[in-house]
This record gives sequence, structure tokens and C-alpha cells, in this order.
Amino acid sequence: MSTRAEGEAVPQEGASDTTFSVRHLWKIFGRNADSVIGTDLEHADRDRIKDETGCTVAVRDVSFDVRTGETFVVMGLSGSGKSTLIRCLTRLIEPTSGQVLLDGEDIGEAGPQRLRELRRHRMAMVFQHFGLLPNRRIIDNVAYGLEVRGMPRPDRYARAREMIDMVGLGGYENSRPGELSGGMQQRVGLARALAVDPQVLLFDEPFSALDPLIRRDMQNEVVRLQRELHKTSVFITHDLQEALKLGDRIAIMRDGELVQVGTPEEVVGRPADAYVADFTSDVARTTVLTARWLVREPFPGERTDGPTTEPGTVLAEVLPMLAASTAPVRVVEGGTLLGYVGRDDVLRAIAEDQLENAAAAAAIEGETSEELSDGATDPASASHVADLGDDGGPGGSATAGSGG
Ligand SMILES: Nc1ncnc2c1ncn2[C@@H]1O[C@H](COP(=O)(O)OP(=O)(O)OP(=O)(O)O)[C@@H](O)[C@H]1O
Repeated sequence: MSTRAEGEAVPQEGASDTTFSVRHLWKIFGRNADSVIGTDLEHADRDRIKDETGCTVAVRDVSFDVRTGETFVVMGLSGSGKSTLIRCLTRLIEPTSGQVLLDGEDIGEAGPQRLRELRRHRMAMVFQHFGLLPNRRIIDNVAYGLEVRGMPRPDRYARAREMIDMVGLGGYENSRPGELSGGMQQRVGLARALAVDPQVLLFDEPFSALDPLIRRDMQNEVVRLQRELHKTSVFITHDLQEALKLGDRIAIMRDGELVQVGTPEEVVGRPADAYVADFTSDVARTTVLTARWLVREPFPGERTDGPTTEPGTVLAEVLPMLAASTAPVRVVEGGTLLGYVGRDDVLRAIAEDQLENAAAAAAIEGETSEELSDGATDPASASHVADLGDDGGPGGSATAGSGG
């Protein structure tokens, strides 16, 4: 099952603002993979399918769209199917069933020649372990994709130099990968991917092997490059903070399924179920939710002369403004007044954070005790938490589609 964020339009297949359309994608590893889909087993859990057929369900009936220019993050725990999913997008792994459309073209229908063209010209991948050629100089590594395309040497070196400068490695053109730190090698990986000017960048946990500080630098680098280049990107990570920082939208995977697709605010502010709520319970809402999330009409008699802010301002920055003014903040976008956010609104959003944390903890505990007591009913059930989340903030529905 795939879940769309509340208020999100049903995607139009091949719509012009969509780069990837993934429809009912399955990947089942094992010899009897075809014996699962379309049978009763299709809905069984992974363990039962494994027991009865020997097959592993890695991706289960996943559908989503990646919008042109957005960074679409796929997040989930180890084994949830992220790597398999991103490899199915390029058919590095052959899907068992379902469709992947790139600009409306069904890549499942592409013959070997067409597939090679698509991979060379339309997509580029950045891997966790860099994938650099150890005996080649940095400039040759960066120019590699252009060389494969047959670009003349002066042109490809010029382009490679440009990309090396862009990722801040000017001066290292003649070094070998082994002479560079992990973070620098990943910059080379990034430059190599960008050199071919791909339509789509695919990142498979590119920063997982890096030290935390270098990892943060690289995340900032990606944010900066995205601001400049607006490349459509699919980014795989198991790190929620990374997902929140980089993602215009985040898809959360569990056991091969998508459990929620939404903006960072939607995922944190209105988690789809107890699993997502548990994932996001450590995130300080004030650093993710923005004024847009809480914006509302003025109350009768309320002051309307408060300080102004933009809808994208995080609540952590709205708070000091409210502390300094007794009037609610006016939320203004491009000269248009969207509405107001007052002290109570922000307090309620913060209090909900505490309530949801407690409810999520209770639900997880409840699930565990249910398992132990073989199905005994527990009031703190998953749906209880989902209900809490569904209520969202006072202005919850105003945010649907924001940040996309
Ligand atoms: N080639 C394969 N053959 C059999 N099973 C596989 C294969 N590749 C992956 N799997 C299984 O498919 C499931 C999903 O794996 P996948 O690597 O896609 O998850 P992931 O979320 O990317 O995990 P990680 O973050 O650890 O890489 C896992 O149960 C894994 O064991």
C-alpha cells in the first residue's frame, strides 16, 4: 500500500511537472517471485511469504511521484527496501512487477541500448562507497561519464574543472582518490555525477560512511547545490535529520512499503501512524514546523498590527518575535497577508509534541505487550496515535503540499 499525504492531488501519469512516476512497484527476491503477486500471499507479511515460498519481499506495491526539481528523500531502517527501490528506478535491479516512468517513458519497456542511453544521459548516481577509479586522477574520475559519452578531451576536461571548482576541490585535479579524505572523495563523487548534467541525481546513502562533521558539511553542500541547480533528486538515507534537512518531501518505508509521503512538516507534524510518530518523536517540532503550519484567520477583536514574518520561518524563530510583542505575528508571503500566528498557537504546537511523544511511547509499549499477551487489547493502540496525529495543528491543512 502506498500512502499519499493528506490534501495531495492524485498524480497525473506523465504530468509535465513529474520526473519519475512509480506505479505498483514490487521487487521480490527468490526463484518463486512470480508465485506471490496476484495470490492470497500478496497481502501476507514478509515472514510468512519467506516461510512459504523462500522469497524475500524487498519492495511491496509502492507508488509515488518525484516532482521535477524536488529532492525526494526515501527514509527507513536497514532492510526496509530503500536500496532495492532506488536500483529499480534505473533497473540496476529488475522489478518483479509495476511501472517506472521517466518523463512518461516506461523504462521497463526500454531495450538494452535505450536503457544504456537513459543511464548515461538522464541519470547519475552517487554511492556510499564513492565508486571512484583508484588509479585515475581526480579530473579523469570526474570526466569519466563524459569520456564514455565520447566527448573530446579538451571539452570534458573543461567541464570537469568547472565541476571540481563547484564542489570546492579546485587544486586537486591531479591527485588520486587515495590521497583525499572520505569527505573529499564524496565531493569527487558528486562532481562526477553533476558533470554529465543529468536530469536526475540518485543518491544511495552517500554520506553514511562519513564522520558526523564532514557529513554535515556534505549535507550543506547538497542543499547549496540544489538551490543553485534545482536538479531532480532521489536521496536514500536512514537518518531522519538528514531527511528533514534535504528533503522537499520524504517517503518513509517500512518492510518494503511506503507508510507516509509528505513534506518534513507533514511527517513531523502529522505522522501517519505510530511507526512514523516513533521515528519523529525526538525531533524538536519548533525546528521543523513553520509559521505556514499554524497560520489562521484573526480572532474577533484581536490586534492585527504585530510583527511580520514569512510563512517559511520555523517556530523557533517565531517564538522570540512573539515574546517581544503582545500581538500575533502576521504571516506575509510576497506582499500578501496569509494570516496570523499567536502565542497560544505555538504553545499548543509544542504541547502536542509532548503529548504525541507520550502517546507514541505508549502505543509502541502497547504493541509490545499485545504481542506478549497474544492480542490483548490495549487502549494506547496505533490508531489512537494516528487519530492524535490526524488532528494536526490548528492550521494543519493549510500546509498540504508546502515545501514541494
Ligand atoms: N540480492 C538480494 N537477494 C535477496 N535478498 C535481498 C537482496 N538484496 C536485498 N535483499 C533483501 O531485501 C530486503 C531489502 O533490502 P535493501 O537493501 O533494499 O534494504 P535497505 O533499506 O536499503 O537496507 P540498508 O539500509 O541496510 O541498505 C532485505 O530483507 C534484504 O535482505
